[in-house]
Amino acid sequence: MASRSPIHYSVIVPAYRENGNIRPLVTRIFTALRRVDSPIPPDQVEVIIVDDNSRDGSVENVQSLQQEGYNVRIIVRTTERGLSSAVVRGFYEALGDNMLCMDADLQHPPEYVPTMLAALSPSSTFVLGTRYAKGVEMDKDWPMYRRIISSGARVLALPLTTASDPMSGFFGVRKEAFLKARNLNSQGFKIALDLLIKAHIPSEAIAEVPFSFGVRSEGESKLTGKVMIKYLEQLAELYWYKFSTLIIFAGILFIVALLLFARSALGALSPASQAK
Ligand SMILES: Nc1nc2c(ncn2[C@@H]2O[C@H](COP(=O)(O)OP(=O)(O)O[C@H]3O[C@H](CO)[C@@H](O)[C@H](O)[C@@H]3O)[C@@H](O)[C@H]2O)c(=O)[nH]1
Ligand SMILES: [Mg+2]
Repeated sequence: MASRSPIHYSVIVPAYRENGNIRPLVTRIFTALRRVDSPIPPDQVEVIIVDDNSRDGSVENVQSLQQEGYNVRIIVRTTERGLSSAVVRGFYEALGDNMLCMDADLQHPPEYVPTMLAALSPSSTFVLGTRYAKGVEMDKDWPMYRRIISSGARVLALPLTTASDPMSGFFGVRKEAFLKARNLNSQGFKIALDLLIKAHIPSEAIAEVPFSFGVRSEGESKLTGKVMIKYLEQLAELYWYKFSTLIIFAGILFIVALLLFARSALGALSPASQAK
């Protein structure tokens, strides 16, 4: 039996009811990697689908892709659910030191996978696919309310990171950087933002790759109001994580100022001062 090349690159795909998208996703990733100008050897890449028990034929679909020679596997979780926690699980399972996360629904173009993976290095430990750059655009089918929510979410995260699109679900991280992060919040959708802060990724270690956010071709978005509330909770936690010293210091200053003010106000009202 021919021995396989060691895997240096892992592409993690969180997926829930994405059966219709899995085949085009996997075949397009490997077609891009097999192009003559691809900087990444295709036989060093694995794709890991992390599925939350969709029971929609995804498992059988992955099995037939495996039989065709594609290095893809599927992890089916039965006791846990959620996008971010699926990504974290995939990162722990990854064989490669260079790990990329992308959606299953083809909104993240598979043709960018070689460029994204090649952007990772020991000095560039994080790569971010950004929708906020010249010449790229959002999903044309996104309704106005989704654009407003996305822009608002991004503005709220601005004090936390210098990255231009921390809301992006198309990002990569080196394994050694990922393993530095403690207490990741894997409740919501925004795991890239959590990693940027909690793995202490310095600005100069973030490579950005502009891409146009595509249109979902199959299935439905899983973004709900509950996911948005979880994002606000995650933001509050990250603000506390990053600025707690500053917040406590400002709080103490405020209390001291209040006490001084109260003392001088009371002094002004006392009988001694009124007798003068
Ligand atoms: N395993 C698993 N996967 C999930 C779950 N919920 C969503 N996913 C998968 O996560 C990916 C993104 O989910 P969508 O439902 O397509 O999200 P979206 O609304 O299009 O959000 C996109 O835009 C955001 C930026 O504004 C991104 O942050 C997000 O990752 C995604 O790209 C898809 O592959 C979807 O199957 C879940 O509970 N479990
Ligand atoms: Mg989507």
